[in-house]
Amino acid sequence: MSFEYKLKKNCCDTKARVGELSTPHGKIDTPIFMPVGTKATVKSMSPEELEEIKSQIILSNTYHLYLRPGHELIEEAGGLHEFMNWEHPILTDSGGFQVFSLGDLNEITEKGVTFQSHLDGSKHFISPEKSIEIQMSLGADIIMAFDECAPYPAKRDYVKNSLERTTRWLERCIAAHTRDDQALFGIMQGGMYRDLREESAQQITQFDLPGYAIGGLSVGEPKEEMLEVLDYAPDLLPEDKPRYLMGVGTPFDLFEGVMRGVDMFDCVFPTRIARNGAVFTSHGRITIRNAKFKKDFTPLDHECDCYVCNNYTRGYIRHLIKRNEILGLRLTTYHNLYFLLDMMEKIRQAIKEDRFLEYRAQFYKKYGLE
Ligand SMILES: CC#C[C@H]1NC(N)=Nc2cc3[nH]c(NC)nc3cc21
Ligand SMILES: [Zn+2]
Repeated sequence: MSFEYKLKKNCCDTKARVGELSTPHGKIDTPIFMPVGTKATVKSMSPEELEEIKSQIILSNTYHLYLRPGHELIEEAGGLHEFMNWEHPILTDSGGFQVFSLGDLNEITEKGVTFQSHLDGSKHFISPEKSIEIQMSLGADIIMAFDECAPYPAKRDYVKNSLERTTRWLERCIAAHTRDDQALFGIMQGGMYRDLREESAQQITQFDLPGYAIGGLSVGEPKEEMLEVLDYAPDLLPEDKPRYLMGVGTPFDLFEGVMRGVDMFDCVFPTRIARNGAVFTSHGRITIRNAKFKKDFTPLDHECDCYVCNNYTRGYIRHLIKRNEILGLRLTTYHNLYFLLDMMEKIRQAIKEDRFLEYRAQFYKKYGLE
């Protein structure tokens, strides 16, 4: 199995840690943020631009690629790396969450889930085995178990039954997974219930897997509830394996997740808000459409060293976004991803130098988070 996670260093008196995850398509420095490329593209970014901003791994979605263009077509193209010309690591989500959040659910049984496509209403059935079959066809380096995703909020009994089915489905995923050049991660469920989180972690870690994810967060719960779960959930997972917090997050979420021992993150937020002209800067988020930027011929972020900030101004990008010019969303997307990836590099450096808390305090003060 060409997977190895090396925990390199904890930081001072926090749970923040740096590590290195080696995969068949290259090494990943953790903690890491994964740009989301749901339909085999990080919207508006070329692979070369993703390399330029030092993106080490991207995420794609089984649900979307299964519906269109179909995993068989992508397999015929040589797999997802070949199809999208991305030669670095890829992680695919299993479709569990997307079927529950996007698809029109018809039936959930022990066998699997029957749903109607959000694209054309066509009927589909996905089981743990089917999800693994699709992910093996796509050929990502890290694949996710097919989990049963309880809605938020959900009653305790529902969450308990859901986590227990997720564990039974995990066992079926493991049995169906025959590619040894892929790492299968299990997903912890349990909602906002500490005892159910402990039960889920105890069940999924019975299986010796290359990594484990924390599912069921960033599903509409208040920030405080997410942090409450994160105060204990990462520690329920093995220290010597990567811990992946699914669907998170913003600069604040990333700092708080790292501080609680999380190693991997993904989120559509940075790229989604970019397309609407919301931009990260060292001094907080700005909405570039705002009239005050009309004649502002300075960079998006005065402290950013990215290609966009070195070559374009707020006034020009505001003009592009207001006119729905494609270059506008390309520039805001490029900058937002650079901002987050650069922030994660600075976090890794701060952990190595035992000054994570100081860097966090300094970032929060400037960003307006304190
Ligand atoms: C319940 C559950 C669960 C998790 N299960 C799988 N397979 N993927 C996820 C993706 C997520 N994205 C967000 N927020 C944007 N929360 C997520 C949670 C999951
Ligand atoms: Zn920039």
